[in-house]
Amino acid sequence: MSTASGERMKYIDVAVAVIHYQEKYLLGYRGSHQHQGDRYEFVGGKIEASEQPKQALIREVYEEIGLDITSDGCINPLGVLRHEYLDISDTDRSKTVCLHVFRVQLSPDQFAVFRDKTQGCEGQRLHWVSKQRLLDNQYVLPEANQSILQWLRLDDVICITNQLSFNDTQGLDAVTEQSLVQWLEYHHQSLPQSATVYVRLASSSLKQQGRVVLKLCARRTDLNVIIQQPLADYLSQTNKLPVQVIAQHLTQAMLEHQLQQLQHGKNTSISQLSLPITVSCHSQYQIQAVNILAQYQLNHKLAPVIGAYLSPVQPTQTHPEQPCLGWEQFAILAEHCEVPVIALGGLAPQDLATVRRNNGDKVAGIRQFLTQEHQKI
Ligand SMILES: Nc1nc2c([nH]c(=O)n2[C@H]2C[C@H](O)[C@@H](COP(=O)(O)OP(=O)(O)OP(=O)(O)O)O2)c(=O)[nH]1
Repeated sequence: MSTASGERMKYIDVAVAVIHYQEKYLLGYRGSHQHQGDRYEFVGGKIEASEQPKQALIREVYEEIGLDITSDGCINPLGVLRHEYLDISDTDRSKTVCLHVFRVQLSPDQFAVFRDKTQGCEGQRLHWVSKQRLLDNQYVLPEANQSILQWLRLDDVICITNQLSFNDTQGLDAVTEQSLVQWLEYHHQSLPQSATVYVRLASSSLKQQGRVVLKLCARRTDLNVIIQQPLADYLSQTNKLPVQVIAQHLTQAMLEHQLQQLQHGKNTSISQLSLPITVSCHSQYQIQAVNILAQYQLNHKLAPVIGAYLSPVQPTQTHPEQPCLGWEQFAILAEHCEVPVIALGGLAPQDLATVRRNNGDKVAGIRQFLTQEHQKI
């Protein structure tokens, strides 16, 4: 995983392994003499000059817990975080770290060997903790790790709704009212229990879009909902933002607009809403834009970017003629993205393992995701 802007030399590069088996995560404990000591940590350590981040990850995991992660299981990049620690008194460069974070998903055999380990190779304490308690901040981690927890909050599988067309000139007339009822009924029936769902609506007035989202959230209180950024802003300003809304989404055009703002020395025009951000991207250029935006948000302690949809991976039934990335190109692009990549386009929930083998972290889609039979992975 490379960093965004050739600034790598300024940072202490660190490889970080988010090791887990299903919903159990492995934490170490930092000695009191260490920087950010007396805190839990993910297994990891400094990257040597001759190493690539993934090589360092493999070495550190082996040195610290004696586990060879090349043999089995699965490693995929989650993202890159640059963080300036202000807790070091001298002014040398060592206070600014660049964490290269990977997900290391253990196989059942690996977990069977490690599940009862309470001590690492260097005598450090080890703890298997539940994802729920980890995300509830029950374990005090180094400051920079807050972003990692935000990334892990987003589900592995994301459903996207069918489009609902509006008639903007006439408002919700009889015909569109009927299609609204059908759209609601269909999604009410077909969205899996507790699904994370990106509610994607054709452009129309925010009032109309808001009405749809409010109706869906009222019927399905179990959902975790992602909506577009202007709509999140609108609902927040009118004090109607449903509690189920967990993230605000930027389309490719919105992302490029934000990049232009930053390139002209302006601030982003994303609202001050603290809702985490997801973005759509399709190219190397847009991935760079995601990286710049993500780091800007981090530096300014604004809403974090927690995922980038990269599409289309495979041909889709609705647009079979549209050129798609294919796995090889997807893997190359995803490797350069500094937030977790969500694969989209012609995929099914069952493709998650393939996504992870190709540097992505999550999977999203419409057709094969909207079915009651679909089980959460
Ligand atoms: N290992 C680890 N380091 C982290 C995490 N989060 C975080 O901000 N860091 C920071 C703390 C340190 O400044 C730096 C890692 O340095 P380290 O001291 O653990 O590296 P190392 O194992 O190579 O140690 P050493 O031989 O230099 O003592 O990264 C994390 O989750 N795990």
